[in-house]
Amino acid sequence: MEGVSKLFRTFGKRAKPSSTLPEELCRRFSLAEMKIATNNFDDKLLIGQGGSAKVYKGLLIDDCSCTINVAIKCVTFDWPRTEAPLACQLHHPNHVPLIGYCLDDQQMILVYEFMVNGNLGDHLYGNTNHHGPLPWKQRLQICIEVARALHYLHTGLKHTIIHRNVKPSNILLDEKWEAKLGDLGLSKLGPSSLSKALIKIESEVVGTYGYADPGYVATGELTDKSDVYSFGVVLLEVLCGRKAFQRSGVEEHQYLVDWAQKCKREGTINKTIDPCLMGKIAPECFKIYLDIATSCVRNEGNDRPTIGEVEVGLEHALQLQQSADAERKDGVDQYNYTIVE
Ligand SMILES: Nc1ncnc2c1ncn2[C@@H]1O[C@H](COP(=O)(O)OP(=O)(O)OP(=O)(O)O)[C@@H](O)[C@H]1O
Repeated sequence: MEGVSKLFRTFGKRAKPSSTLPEELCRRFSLAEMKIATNNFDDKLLIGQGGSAKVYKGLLIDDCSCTINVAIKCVTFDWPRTEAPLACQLHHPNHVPLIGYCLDDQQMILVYEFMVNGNLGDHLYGNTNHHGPLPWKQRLQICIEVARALHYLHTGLKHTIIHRNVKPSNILLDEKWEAKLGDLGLSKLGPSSLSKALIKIESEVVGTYGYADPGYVATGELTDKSDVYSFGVVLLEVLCGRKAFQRSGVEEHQYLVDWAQKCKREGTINKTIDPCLMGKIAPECFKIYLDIATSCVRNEGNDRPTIGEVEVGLEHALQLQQSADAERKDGVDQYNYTIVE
């Protein structure tokens, strides 16, 4: 389970649970059903615990009397109740489908489809015993799918949604290893997505250390480019196999973004590649991917690409990798490259 370090969060007043939840859009469960599904919230079924919720693996019986695995997310009482109303309106293959919810005096619970292959962070940092390291093309495909999920949030709905918590533990993988973006708990509804006006929302600063857009942290001004920044950090993690933020000494903190930018400046960026990917990335693919990742984490939001541009760039990077692999001579299974900066 990933240690969560939120920046800081502003809690609303301890409100009575609202009844404006979408019963017509997804199923409402009783607390008794949730208790049965989780064996009375048995700790043995706990998958993980974030800053706002405990997530259990649960079992439900569907309409055809078949059992289905679900992820049951028990949200802290004080937490803003925006996740269910937003999640039930999403219809996109790269978002974790919400099955239903349970609203009780004591508890707000969300029921999601269970993602059998866990989260991206577990696979990048070897927290799972079941699989070896993710191959490069699979990592690229996952990134493309996450970019599509974000593109949908930013432009595919009536109103722009800014996710605000893009990070590997919120990128889940289904049985076909398809990526699904989860956890809309911190998401913020923006202006109409058709509006040409600049998306800028004054907002209390929330997010996770190492992923939050520095401009947003400094000013509280949230834009779609804040998600682009966080996604850029994820792209660097995928390439380097290193966490966004780590303590290197008692007082010393190291941010992946600073380190990657320094290595890029010094021309040593090829040394940052995850050791298990060495020689596997075609140079032309590497160049494009690195350009995308570093442009996403530029300091100024205006200098960052839109998520749509990122999506197209990543698709291009994957095509270049596939062509290079197809042209590679038999028997040669490593790319040799010196990176020219
Ligand atoms: N639908 C799901 N299927 C499988 N695992 C899930 C599902 N939803 C969440 N999880 C896992 O449950 C754990 C806790 O998730 P949660 O979103 O509450 O916290 P987090 O992402 O670790 O931190 P944060 O509170 O900052 O988002 C994570 O490991 C996450 O990958």
